[in-house]
Amino acid sequence: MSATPVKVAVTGAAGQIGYSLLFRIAAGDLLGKDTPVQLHLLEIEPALKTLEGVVMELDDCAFPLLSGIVTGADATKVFDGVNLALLVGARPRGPGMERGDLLEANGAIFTAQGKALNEVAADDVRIGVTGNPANTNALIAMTNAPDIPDERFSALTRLDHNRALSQLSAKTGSPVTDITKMTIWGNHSATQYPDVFHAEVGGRNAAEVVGDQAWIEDDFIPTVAKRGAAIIDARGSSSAASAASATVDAARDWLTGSPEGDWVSMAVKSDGSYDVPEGLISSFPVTTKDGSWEIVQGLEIDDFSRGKIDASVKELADERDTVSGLGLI
Ligand SMILES: NC(=O)c1ccc[n+]([C@@H]2O[C@H](COP(=O)([O-])OP(=O)(O)OC[C@H]3O[C@@H](n4cnc5c(N)ncnc54)[C@H](O)[C@@H]3O)[C@@H](O)[C@H]2O)c1
Ligand SMILES: O=C(O)C[C@H](O)C(=O)O
Repeated sequence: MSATPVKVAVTGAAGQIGYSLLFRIAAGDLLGKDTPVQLHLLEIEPALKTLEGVVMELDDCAFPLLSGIVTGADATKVFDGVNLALLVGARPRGPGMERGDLLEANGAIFTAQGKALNEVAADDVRIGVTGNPANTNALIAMTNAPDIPDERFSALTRLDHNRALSQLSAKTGSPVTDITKMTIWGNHSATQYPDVFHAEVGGRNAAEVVGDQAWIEDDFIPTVAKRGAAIIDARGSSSAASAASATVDAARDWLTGSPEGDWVSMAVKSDGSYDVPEGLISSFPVTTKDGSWEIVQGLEIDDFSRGKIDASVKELADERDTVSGLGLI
């Protein structure tokens, strides 16, 4: 076991996602079974008592890898020296709300947290944003942390990626492990574009294996894109265990590497690839290695895919303009 624990910050630690995420991290699902971890848990003052209860439960698990827990409501204290920050805490979407409604409420949170990370995080910090609207929250945090390299920020579209794998698996009868090269493009919202045209099932082109354009357009894409709303409708609150699981998957692959011959979906700062305007935090197919990512290049984008990507990217540009108008970036 390596001697120095990795310091992992989780915000919104007393929330629904936190309740699943913290236990996965402490069990070694993110950093592996040889790496001790110190949890740095940020909450707002009124939730600190609940957080105390969660910490009691973490203690009661006697996790061998959990070397310490820091809690508090002051981001500059809680983020001190953290190597990984998972920004989950935000006001979640309720029934009937769109992500745009959350921009203003959550923008202030990510401005303050970006500034705090800039001031006190470790030099090697990586920041993953799960709290919605995730892409634009990541843009806000990144803009407010000028000393942290921009490529250290990403927003979560791994849940959408996993949802797409699962839907395609059910349609084709192939296990998820046979499905590779899935891509989520654009925003973590209903405009996102889950792309099966570059995906493979057992090494064969997924769209050809499915052979059913109507299913792709009328079933697969809307089911994946609107899954968050369907879960809110069914459960009365937004996805939590699956969101935590995707947060673990995304951070683990970022730090340890995407599988050979495959890629993952991550929302990262665009360098203009695939005509996504530079600077937007948009989801792309990426390969990862040792805490770095690279956008997969050279995929052919047909007119159908182009239209879908452009629509989601337009929404991201509108969100950016809104938060810019609010003075958040
Ligand atoms: N990207 C994704 O795939 C994805 C999936 C599911 C949920 N989400 C989003 O994740 C976020 C959290 O969801 P949840 O179900 O855990 O919500 P929740 O309401 O159960 O928990 C959120 C927690 O954040 C805390 N919080 C609020 N402001 C904070 C601040 N400034 N600093 C620290 N903590 C703060 C709250 O006190 C609360 O405990 C929401 O924005 C939700 O929409 C994203
Ligand atoms: O859709 C939501 O608001 C919740 C979350 O982002 C999800 O995708 O489940």
